[in-house]
Amino acid sequence: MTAPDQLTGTVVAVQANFYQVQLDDRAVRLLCTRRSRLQKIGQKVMVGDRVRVVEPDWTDQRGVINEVFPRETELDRPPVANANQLVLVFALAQPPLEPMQLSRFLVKAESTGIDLCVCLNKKDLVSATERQEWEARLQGWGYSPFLISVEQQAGLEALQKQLNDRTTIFAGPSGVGKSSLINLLIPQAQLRVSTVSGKLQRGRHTTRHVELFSLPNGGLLADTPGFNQPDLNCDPLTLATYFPEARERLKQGSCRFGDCLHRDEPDCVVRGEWERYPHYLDFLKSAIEQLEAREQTTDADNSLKLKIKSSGERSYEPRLERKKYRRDSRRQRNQDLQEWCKEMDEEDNNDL
Ligand SMILES: Nc1nc2c(ncn2[C@@H]2O[C@H](COP(=O)(O)OP(=O)(O)OP(=O)(O)O)[C@@H](O)[C@H]2O)c(=O)[nH]1
Ligand SMILES: [Zn+2]
Repeated sequence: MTAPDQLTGTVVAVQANFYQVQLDDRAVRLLCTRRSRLQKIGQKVMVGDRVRVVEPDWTDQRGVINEVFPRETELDRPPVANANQLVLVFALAQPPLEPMQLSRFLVKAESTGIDLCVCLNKKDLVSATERQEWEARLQGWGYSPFLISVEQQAGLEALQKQLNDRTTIFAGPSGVGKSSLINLLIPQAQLRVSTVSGKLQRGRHTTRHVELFSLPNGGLLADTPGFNQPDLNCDPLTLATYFPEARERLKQGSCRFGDCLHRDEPDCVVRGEWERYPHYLDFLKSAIEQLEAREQTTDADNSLKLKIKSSGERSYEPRLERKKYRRDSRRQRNQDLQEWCKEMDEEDNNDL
């Protein structure tokens, strides 16, 4: 038998100062408190945290967390530690699959730096030709989507395999079938499935209670609420790296200027005939606008050069002596996801 001081597990739910810990070696969950020493040193315990548990009380299924292991990733909203996969769930129909919206989600998800895959649900609602077209289209974007139908329980094996032994967060717009999918993958989860359209659909999102569900074959899964237009407030200079098509081009060659924004600069390897290039330009424009707006509210000694063209159009040029806009740190990317999730919270609240 494992010595009591060797008990390790994963926090799957947090409520006030109590933590549900799923133990690694036993099919047991202990309701734990945390050592006051951890509290004193300001050690937060999050859903997803890997922890050491001591003083197990097997009769009452209680324990005490006395150590939190270092996190590999940390998201603030949803507050989940150690997530290592994002699955974007979209529907092929009902609601219709909008390329621009999908692209927006993809870019936002890419900006977290966490592994990403795409799942297209409701394949029962479209023709085989339409399915193949979408599949090929997404492959052209650099993704290999899982095409499934929760309704017909079709195409799930490959997705299930992808979820094994990972900590996955599902995200996607409202009504695409995320809750239905989770209920199918984990019958004991029993999330509420929307049966009506409109505002009532968001009901279950009013309580922000994150829980990781254990998948039958190992791995953990969390859901995030639906939202429709994630805001892209990323760094204009790294935006291109969130497009696999552009990454591929930048692997093959390099632009003449290190700070190329891939718009109209000479000898640019990114600009070209790829399908989502117009999306790139569109997102770039809003990223620049947002950055300008942020900079104008901060100090005057900023890192931007505002350029006003003869047409009156304002454009942005970074001053490259500041490294700040050159690279996203993992922390920055995680903060992006936090903001993303905050937006969906606000959207939920607006809907109430
Ligand atoms: N035809 C069809 N309908 C589906 C399928 N999967 C889910 N649905 C239906 O789609 C609707 C929305 O499903 P939900 O599971 O509530 O969607 P959701 O993504 O969780 O939505 P939010 O809770 O708003 O985020 C429900 O009426 C489901 O029955 C599918 O594969 N095919
Ligand atoms: Zn370029």
